[in-house]
Amino acid sequence: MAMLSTYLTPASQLSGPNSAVASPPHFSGLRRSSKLESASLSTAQSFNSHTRLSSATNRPSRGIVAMAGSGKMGFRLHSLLVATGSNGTKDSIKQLVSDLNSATLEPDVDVVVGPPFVYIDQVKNSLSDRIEIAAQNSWISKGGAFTGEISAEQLKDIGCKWVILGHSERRHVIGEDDQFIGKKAAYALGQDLGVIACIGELLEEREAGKTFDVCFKQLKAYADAVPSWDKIVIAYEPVWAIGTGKVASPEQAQEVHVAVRDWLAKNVSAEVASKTRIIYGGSVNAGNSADLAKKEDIDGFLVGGASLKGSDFATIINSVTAKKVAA
Ligand SMILES: O=C[C@H](O)COP(=O)(O)O
Repeated sequence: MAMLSTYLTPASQLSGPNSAVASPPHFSGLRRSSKLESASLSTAQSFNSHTRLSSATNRPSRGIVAMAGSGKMGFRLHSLLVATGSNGTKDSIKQLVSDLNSATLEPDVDVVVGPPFVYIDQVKNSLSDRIEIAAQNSWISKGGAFTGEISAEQLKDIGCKWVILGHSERRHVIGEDDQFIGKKAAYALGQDLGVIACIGELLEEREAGKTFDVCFKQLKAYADAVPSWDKIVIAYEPVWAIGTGKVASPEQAQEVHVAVRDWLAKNVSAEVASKTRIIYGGSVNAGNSADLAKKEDIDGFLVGGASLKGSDFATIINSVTAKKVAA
């Protein structure tokens, strides 16, 4: 396999949520963050600085990946997503929509909001078309006698373009397992919804050195079920960071994102590894998003608490930068 993996940190060496990552030598060979204006770099420069994705990498082909003017280089456009959990009221959501409608948003960032089911219609009818709508869950198969569940068909009917699946609260509070989530993803994709496929380890799993094992197992369940990765965005959300204020350091997040991308390269394809957007979630806010966004493999964010304030959300959106990928 052409991908370099020697810089991967063994799972047993992954740092805990509170530990400082003083020197992350394993990242020294990676591309640095590149804004769109970096398109002026020559193709040769791109390949020289991009040691991990070598000539095996194919030109991204799906619609959400824009090609640079030269045609020699592509970009993974970034997603920034918000799931508000069970928060919100009609009035608070009205305010949030108003804030987002009046915010100036970077054009190269895909923005998606994930309101609770009962507010999707309100948001769809009042939010700018610039921002797409995600649901926070969907049923595993065609709708029918499944009281309380919402089908992918219904989500599509109401105007959703995306669904968030495998969120830690679905896994660890509701009890959904990897295979169930993988099947949900496959069904939603079959209904032409984009899937924000969440993965992430518990604190005890990180402390036991099992972060990679857990994430890879969750990834495999998606890979075993889905027919294509064209409409999948992976959201790495370490459970210990969700809603706790303990954000992963940029280095901690990056090392898992790199490992996920390498897993995709080895187990799916180099093309999927290159073009799939991997976003980070867990206590992202307006103060820490810029540093996280500088990391080469962090393609955006899944934001919870900080999305409830429109101005903070806009700041986070505008901190996200597109990353070059080799054509
Ligand atoms: O659903 C949202 C994500 O799980 C992250 O939540 P958070 O930003 O409040 O930690």
